[in-house]
Amino acid sequence: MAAITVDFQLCIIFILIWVFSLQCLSYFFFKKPKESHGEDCDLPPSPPSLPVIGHLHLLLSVPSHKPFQKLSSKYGSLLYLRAFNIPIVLVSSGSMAYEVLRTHGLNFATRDREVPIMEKSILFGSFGFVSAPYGDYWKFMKKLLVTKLLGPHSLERTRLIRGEEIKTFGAMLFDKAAKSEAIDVGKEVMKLTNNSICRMIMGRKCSEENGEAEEVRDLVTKSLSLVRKFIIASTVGRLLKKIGISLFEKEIMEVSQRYDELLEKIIKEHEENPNKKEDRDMMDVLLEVCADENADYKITRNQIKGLFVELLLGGTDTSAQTTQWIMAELINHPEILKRLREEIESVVGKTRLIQETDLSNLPYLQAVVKEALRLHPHTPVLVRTATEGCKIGGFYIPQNTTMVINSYAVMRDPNIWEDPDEFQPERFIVTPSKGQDNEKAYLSLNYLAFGGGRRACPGSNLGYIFVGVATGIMVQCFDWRINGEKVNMEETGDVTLSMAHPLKCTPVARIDSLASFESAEP
Ligand code: HEM
Repeated sequence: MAAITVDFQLCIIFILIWVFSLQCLSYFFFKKPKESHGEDCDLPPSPPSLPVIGHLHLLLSVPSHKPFQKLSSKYGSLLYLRAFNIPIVLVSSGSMAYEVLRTHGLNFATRDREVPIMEKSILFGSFGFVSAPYGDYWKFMKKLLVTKLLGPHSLERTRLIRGEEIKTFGAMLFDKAAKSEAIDVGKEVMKLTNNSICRMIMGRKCSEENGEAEEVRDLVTKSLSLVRKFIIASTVGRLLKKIGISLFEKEIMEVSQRYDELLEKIIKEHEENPNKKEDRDMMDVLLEVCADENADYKITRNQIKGLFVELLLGGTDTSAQTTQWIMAELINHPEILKRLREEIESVVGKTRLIQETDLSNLPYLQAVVKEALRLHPHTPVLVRTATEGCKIGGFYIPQNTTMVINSYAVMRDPNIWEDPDEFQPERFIVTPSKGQDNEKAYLSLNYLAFGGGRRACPGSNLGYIFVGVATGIMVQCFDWRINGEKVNMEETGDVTLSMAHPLKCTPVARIDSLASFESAEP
């Protein structure tokens, strides 16, 4: 049957009709999970549910982290939910997260066991690393990422690239300050991270002149806006596909095609001019691995493309949104901004621009970044699947259960964090007396801004660099003016958390220009 592509609103109506008509038949479609596995433990406690659909109505709220947080504060930190008879377990405490991500880490090392619905797509398809099940391909790529692509040696090799990009960012801020023009912080930091990652991956800047940089930014924005549709397609869409209806396939495949053309061009350029020297970029490294007959795993061209799309998505928006939240918190807390500026001036001085090698000497800046990520994690819920049935918190978790770990709730748990909703970077300043407590908090996985266990973020060091340096320069060189008294901190987003009212503020230069710094730089 020919695939039919439907419009989003029509689709929602269709889904509702579909859901209701399924109600009566659902018991025949889905196997009922066992109430216990025969030993002495039961399923986790469950909030009241509706007949047939179970907890589906509780699972549909978007963004979900706050409704989930309410649910767990009322019913407990390990909850058994079901959509029809599909089992889902909601995890909302650091200790339970520890059991899932560490104690039983291997059993929960896969996000989703299903093959992605748009298998052949470069975006969200089956070539990706993020959606790959735990297995040979994932293990091979993970090793490559942490050793060669995002490891300390690679970050050192690409430091100058990021240094140049941060200067361009600084120059733009001085220009805006001279014209008294407001900037959209998220958008400008996105340009910075996007240009830096493109150069780290492809060895050259996507040029603003020929529209390539704009094309990459547009692709990233478009991809992020497709995430929700992809999730709908992956759940309800799976059933519809069986009768020939493909949700959002056309839209996703169009973006995939654009990525494919761009990346094919870059790969060909690299194949024609291979670089074996020390300054080779990520594409050179991957093509080398791809050509290596003795490599443990033979990666394909599409897997290279899939990985780069994920690095672009994983590395740009995360850091841009985080920097935006940090600046919003700093503007709302001038005393913290003042303390941070004093630290930067005492360590970096007043004659040169902050750079990434300064970050390790700026504990308060690090604390500001960690605290903003605690309150505003880019990915507020993490997902895993139980490969086998097991016991968590004394309860039985059936095989194939989807585990939803609410990192937002974990990082605002009042039993762990004092004044959990307050922005207090001091809590991350390690003092000899607090040192062990902080260590404990990390070890028990109460801090999940970069996820946890085997699938934790491999780009966290690079993320800290982007966010730390961008925040550093914005605090070191400028005061910030906003319309009104306070920044509105309302949240929005679906699977990611962003500001409902993107931060727009005007820089007021504290020094003459970037040039007065540059001459003093080492
Ligand atoms: C402030 C910046 C960043 C934040 C807050 C962040 C956060 C996260 C989170 C929460 C996860 C999911 C972890 C889990 O499921 O346990 C993740 C995964 C991932 N991140 Fe990041 N990230 C950031 C920067 C980066 C950067 C710069 C890159 C690379 C360029 C990157 C690449 C990835 C990849 C490839 C994964 C998937 C890991 C896997 O499936 O094994 N991230 N990130």
